Amino acid sequence: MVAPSAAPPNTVAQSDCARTVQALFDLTGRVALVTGGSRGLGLQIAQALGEAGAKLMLAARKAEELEEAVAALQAQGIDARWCAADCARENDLQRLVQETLQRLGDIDILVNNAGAAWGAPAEEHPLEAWDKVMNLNVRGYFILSQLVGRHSMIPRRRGSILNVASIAGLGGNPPDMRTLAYNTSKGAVINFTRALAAEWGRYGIRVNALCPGFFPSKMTCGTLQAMGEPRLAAAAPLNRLGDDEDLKGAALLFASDAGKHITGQWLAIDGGVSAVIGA
Ligand SMILES: NC(=O)c1ccc[n+]([C@@H]2O[C@H](COP(=O)([O-])OP(=O)(O)OC[C@H]3O[C@@H](n4cnc5c(N)ncnc54)[C@H](O)[C@@H]3O)[C@@H](O)[C@H]2O)c1
Ligand SMILES: O=C(O)[C@H](O)[C@@H](O)[C@H](O)[C@H](O)CO
Repeated sequence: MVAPSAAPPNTVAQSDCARTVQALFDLTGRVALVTGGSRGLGLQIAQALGEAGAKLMLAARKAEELEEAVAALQAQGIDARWCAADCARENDLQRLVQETLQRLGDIDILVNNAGAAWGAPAEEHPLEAWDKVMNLNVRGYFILSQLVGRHSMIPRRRGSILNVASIAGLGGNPPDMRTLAYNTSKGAVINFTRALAAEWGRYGIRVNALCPGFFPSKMTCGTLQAMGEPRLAAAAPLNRLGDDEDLKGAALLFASDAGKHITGQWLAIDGGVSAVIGA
């Protein structure tokens, strides 16, 4: 006769995962640094993290836009500050990290979001524009991640880095968009995310990427005007563009303990554009 096996362990009770789902998504007491946080997608992500309880440092180049964004967040009761910095410049990024550490304390969440695009046919793409796009979108993400890793996350053996890539990093854009450097840079961000996750998992640091589809913003207003909303929306099975709350849930998942076993991943938030063969 076979002895009855022991009852299967109650995995929920035996692990340390006794927190409620609200507690897993809660960011109270965490510090988040968001680049390009003054408007658009960066501000949307900052707002999500702030609403979940994080203290925010927003960085961008223009003080007036930062002031306005911070005032709006503070009016919501969010603890938000700003620091003007050009995220393509190493000195500015060093100063940004120092200031964040001094004013808010150790950095738990880094959102690399400040980015630029350039439209030109590949055969005429100016080299200076190529360098500008790659310097901000790739080199800037690397420099800031390295600084935040060295000075805050690695010593504390914790942290979440969220890189804003794009579905433009999964392939080419429609030919009349002509954004070769941009697509190249966003492809690099996706693999930067995976490679850094592979290295820094040992330090308890998670690194993930968001791949938004088309969201109306200052960056995309020219394309939106040229191509028209119906045409852009038609590429998406959900038949619409992204709006000012569509990134919030995914950002919070990656940033919080709700995502504590997720690293090296990218998630498309694109209404399904990237799911369509030939899209
Ligand atoms: N809007 C979209 O459809 C879309 C889709 C996928 C990915 N993205 C990515 O989202 C990110 C934000 O873009 P957005 O659409 O919100 O554009 P946006 O132009 O509204 O915002 C860009 C932000 O980056 C800041 N910024 C630009 N250059 C900077 C620099 N050199 N140093 C510091 N800050 C700088 C701006 O001040 C602003 O806060 C970018 O990385 C972009 O590639 C956008
Ligand atoms: O990064 C961006 O600004 C957007 O994601 C676009 O470039 C999309 O790739 C395009 O909408 C695909 O049709």
